Amino acid sequence: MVFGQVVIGPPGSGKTTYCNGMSQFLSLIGRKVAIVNLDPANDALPYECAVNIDELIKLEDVMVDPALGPNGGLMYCMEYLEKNIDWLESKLKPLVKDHYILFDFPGQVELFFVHDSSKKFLMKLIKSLDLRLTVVQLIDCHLCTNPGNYVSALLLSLSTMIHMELPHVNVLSKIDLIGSYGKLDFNLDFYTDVQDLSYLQHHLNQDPRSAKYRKLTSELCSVIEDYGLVNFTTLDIQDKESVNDLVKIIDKTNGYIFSGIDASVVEYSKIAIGKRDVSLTIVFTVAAVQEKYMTDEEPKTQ
Ligand SMILES: Nc1nc2c(ncn2[C@@H]2O[C@H](COP(=O)(O)OP(=O)(O)OP(=O)(O)O)[C@@H](O)[C@H]2O)c(=O)[nH]1
Repeated sequence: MVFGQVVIGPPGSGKTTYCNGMSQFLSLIGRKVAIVNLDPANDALPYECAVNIDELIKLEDVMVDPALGPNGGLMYCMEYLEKNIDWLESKLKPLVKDHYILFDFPGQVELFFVHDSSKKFLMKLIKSLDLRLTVVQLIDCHLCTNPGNYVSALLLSLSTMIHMELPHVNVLSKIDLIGSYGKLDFNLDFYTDVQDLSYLQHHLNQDPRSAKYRKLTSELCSVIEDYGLVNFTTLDIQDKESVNDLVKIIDKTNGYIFSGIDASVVEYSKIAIGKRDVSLTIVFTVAAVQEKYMTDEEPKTQ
């Protein structure tokens, strides 16, 4: 069994920085990490990657022949990779013996809730290489500052979860910046827990531009609530504790903590099983994050 993460999220949400930071953290606690860059538009990589899609296909080439734009080009690259999945499989085979794999994907979100190629080739790899993967979807916490954007982020997360059919963790990234965006309408746990979206309605109603879509937004919120699948954890990639908390959650979702993997004693004590239950960890973390990054906020009522 081989464990790893599929790192996705809209452009600029922090995927490449995440892969870099996460691999450094995991290496520090004793895991051998291999990063697989599947974003053909990633030209200046901050990390050393074990496999790079660039060796198979280049975005600039498909933008010349068959003359596609950047979005169409990325779709083409993913389809090309799906057709040539043997290439990736052969590159991964020597790594899966003892590595933890991080897949860095492109930021085109339609690749993960409309387009089929990424899902299909991941499923093939999961079967052929016995992978245990968790999708880590990064969402820039800036989207919490506007109720309409937040609802879009929720819909994106839900559609991706349903489409990908893999263990999934949604992350509000760059949480260290949350205090710089001004006052949020609610406490941070409102955005992470996604419990009662009816409170958003009032704030959506304040904006005359959204008046026309009031009923639609309300129905969409009901769909999100009825599924009851979406919630978020938070991440500041430069903060060791923050990455540590996220690793605990991911390890539980992809089964790393339940496996008989030869984790070192140090790693086991640091990461695998903490005293707190993971759900409690999330509650403590959100409260701590609110205190750390939103200190000058007055407490709010929902
Ligand atoms: N403050 C802060 N900045 C971050 C964090 N994570 C990423 N960033 C910054 O966000 C910007 C975008 O990060 P990237 O890692 O390039 O994002 P990406 O999702 O890979 O972007 P694309 O490749 O365009 O899809 C960079 O300037 C990062 O330094 C974080 O946790 N905190």
